[in-house]
Amino acid sequence: MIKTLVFPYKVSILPLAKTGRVKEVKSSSAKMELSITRPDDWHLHLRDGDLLEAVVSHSAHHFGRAIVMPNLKPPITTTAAAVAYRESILKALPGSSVFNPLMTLYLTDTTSPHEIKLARESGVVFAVKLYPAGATTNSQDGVTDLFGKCLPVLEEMVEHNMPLLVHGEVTDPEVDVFDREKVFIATVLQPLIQKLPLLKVVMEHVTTMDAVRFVESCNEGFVAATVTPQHLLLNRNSLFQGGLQPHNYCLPVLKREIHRQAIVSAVTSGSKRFFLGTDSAPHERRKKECPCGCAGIYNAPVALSLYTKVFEEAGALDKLEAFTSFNGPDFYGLPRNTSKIKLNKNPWKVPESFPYASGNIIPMFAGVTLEWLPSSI
Ligand SMILES: NC(=O)N[C@@H](CC(=O)O)C(=O)O
Ligand SMILES: [Zn+2]
Ligand SMILES: [Zn+2]
Repeated sequence: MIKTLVFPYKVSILPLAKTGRVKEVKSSSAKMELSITRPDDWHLHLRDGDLLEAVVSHSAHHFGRAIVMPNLKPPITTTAAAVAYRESILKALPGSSVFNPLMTLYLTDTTSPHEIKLARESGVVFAVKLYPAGATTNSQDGVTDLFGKCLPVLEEMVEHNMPLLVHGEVTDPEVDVFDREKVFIATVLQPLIQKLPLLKVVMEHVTTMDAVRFVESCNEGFVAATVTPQHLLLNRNSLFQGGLQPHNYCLPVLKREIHRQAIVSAVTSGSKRFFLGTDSAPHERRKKECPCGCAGIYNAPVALSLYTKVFEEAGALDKLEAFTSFNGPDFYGLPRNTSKIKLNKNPWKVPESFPYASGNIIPMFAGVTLEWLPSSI
């Protein structure tokens, strides 16, 4: 699954002699260290209860901030609920952590424009999330008719410069599951942007060439996309390699290789429209390995290592920092982080699982050896 990396790269890599800090690596590969501005995660599921406690430090170790998804049970539909959820995240963090959770509201058919005003005034809510009802995990309370029910709210969001984050798939069972993103763009996103050209929209976790092209065709600064490690590294074969692979199942589902390649080209081109959003989505092992397994890949512990691998393999390590640390805050109108992290070429084995009070969480690439090891400076 993991390819051997090719050297050398033409970018700002600090050689061992210059830094004196690079650890030994087993292979004959060059010893390398990167130093980049601390990244943020612009799409993260932290859950609640003991699952929250089990996962939050994996993100907080390396990321400065994260856009926290609101698809809890019940969903975070009000500013008051978002404020309370933020408190529980802060409580679950290790004492020394400065991780800053950026909260979101879950859009429903009955969200009021006033709620958007409250969200903006709170100073802790940074976006509103659109889940088409039935599209993904915990989306049953999502929107059934965006144009029929939500226009006043969307207009209020324009007033407050509040981004709409979109799970971009139609839910019509007649539409092939691999085409749902493409059909969503044509039937929802394109008309939405025509109607409200000043609405900021993030197309979350893009999975197709169609999404890449669409985002590139829109006004920079108004439409952007997050990209996950799995959609950069895996194609739909990974769902069936040697048997059914539930830990590679997420939504939108992995697509053909040509789509993966289009996404890699887009992010490694240096475009400002694409930024890091892991969509790390933990589920307890038995909810993945069962007759009707949940969608979601837990990648928080491996995400930075994997993004670095993608940029390295594309010969584009010089574009990594903009993707991980600049494009996101620039789009959201937030300051970039000032601290740094290191990425060392220092092979490490991904744990097979993370046990916690209610069971186990299996991370993406469990048991696989990865090359890049992130650490705080
Ligand atoms: N991506 C997923 O497959 N699952 C996410 C929901 C989502 O982001 O669509 C989850 O909350 O588990
Ligand atoms: Zn989603
Ligand atoms: Zn998600």
